[in-house]
Amino acid sequence: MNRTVVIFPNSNPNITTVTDSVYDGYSEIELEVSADLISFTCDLKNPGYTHPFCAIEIPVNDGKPVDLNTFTHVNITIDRESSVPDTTLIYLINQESDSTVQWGERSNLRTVYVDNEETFSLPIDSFTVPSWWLLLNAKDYYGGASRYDAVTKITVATGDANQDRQEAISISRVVLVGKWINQDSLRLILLSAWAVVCTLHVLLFIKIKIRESQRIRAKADSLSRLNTILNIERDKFETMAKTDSLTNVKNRAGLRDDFNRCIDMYKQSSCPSCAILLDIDHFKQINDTHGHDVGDSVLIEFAERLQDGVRSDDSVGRWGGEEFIIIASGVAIKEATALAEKLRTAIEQQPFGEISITCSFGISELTKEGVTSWIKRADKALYNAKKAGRNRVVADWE
Ligand SMILES: Nc1nc2c(ncn2[C@@H]2O[C@H](COP(=O)(O)OP(=O)(O)OP(=O)(O)O)[C@@H](O)[C@H]2O)c(=O)[nH]1
Repeated sequence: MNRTVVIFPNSNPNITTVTDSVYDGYSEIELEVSADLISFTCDLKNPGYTHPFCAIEIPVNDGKPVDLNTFTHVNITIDRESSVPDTTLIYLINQESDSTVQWGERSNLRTVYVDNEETFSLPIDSFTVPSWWLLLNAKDYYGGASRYDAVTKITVATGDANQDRQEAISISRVVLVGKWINQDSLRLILLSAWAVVCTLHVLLFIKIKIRESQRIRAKADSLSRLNTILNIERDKFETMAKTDSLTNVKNRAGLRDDFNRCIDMYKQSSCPSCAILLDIDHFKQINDTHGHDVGDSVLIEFAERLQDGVRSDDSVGRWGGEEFIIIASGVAIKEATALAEKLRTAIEQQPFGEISITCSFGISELTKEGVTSWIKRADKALYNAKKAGRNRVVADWE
């Protein structure tokens, strides 16, 4: 944002004059200041001072120092009349804290060539310290750098031509043009703002990422919980699908793995296994005499007794109706027959409540045939046991 400070016209300009009389010269100046024009005539006399001159000093801020670093240009509208062509000198006079500096001031000079009335827009940084000032103040190159941090006045002076002459200079407008803040401050502010924005951006990014990862973690946790529930449910359904709902022993589907294990064992090491099919004798009579529910209870207890009567390696399953199967893995037909005989005796000797039952058994040992043929032979043996009068064990010794 630009701003302008009008130095002249000014209600109280308080302009002063200087001539080479300070160096014992003879030049004379006459100043006239109106509401809208500063004009001075100078009678420059040579010989006298080696560089005769006249100058006027326009205070910038009632003589109080102003930091012109926040300004970019001095605009000055100036006219000059003289019989001798010459430059006009414009100084920004900066107040110095260094007491060794002559008059406690630093001169920053910009030379202009004024022909007719003209407005010059002079960049502040085009004002440089002249060599005579360096000479007077014995400054090294760096100490003689331009400074505009405490400008108290703008001086307009005649040029360097060493000739007797009359010069009339008039100034109608002096304005300082600048920014509300200087370039360095603006750069610093923008840089700071940029750093703040970047930091906020990074913080926001981190926050979003943390939220995102929390959301993903929560989702993963909930999926994992759901997965666990589904696995439990699946296991439950799998068990249900492989279990007889009445007796709680395996059904045909549940026995499939046991059959396959026996076949694998046989293929790998000729390890024997036996299928023992057993059927409760005259079970229809139990239903007919005691009712279907009692029949169910007998089936349940019957299955439990079978389960208790076999080894943990053996599998008990319900083959259908009142027919059950024991898969005795790693057991040859002789031992399987002994097992069946033991079970048969136990069933015969221990009534189910008031109900005494007997059971017929058919046994076959696995050979290189498949499951169907293996079970078929056990079924045939069972049939033979029934046919031979029931309550007996018949083994297929093929
Ligand atoms: N209570 C009950 N009875 C069943 C169930 N499944 C089959 N049964 C009955 O079991 C009986 C089987 O009768 P049959 O096939 O004639 O055989 P059986 O009476 O045992 O005669 P044999 O096997 O020849 O000794 C039928 O009456 C069926 O209704 C069941 O889940 N519960």
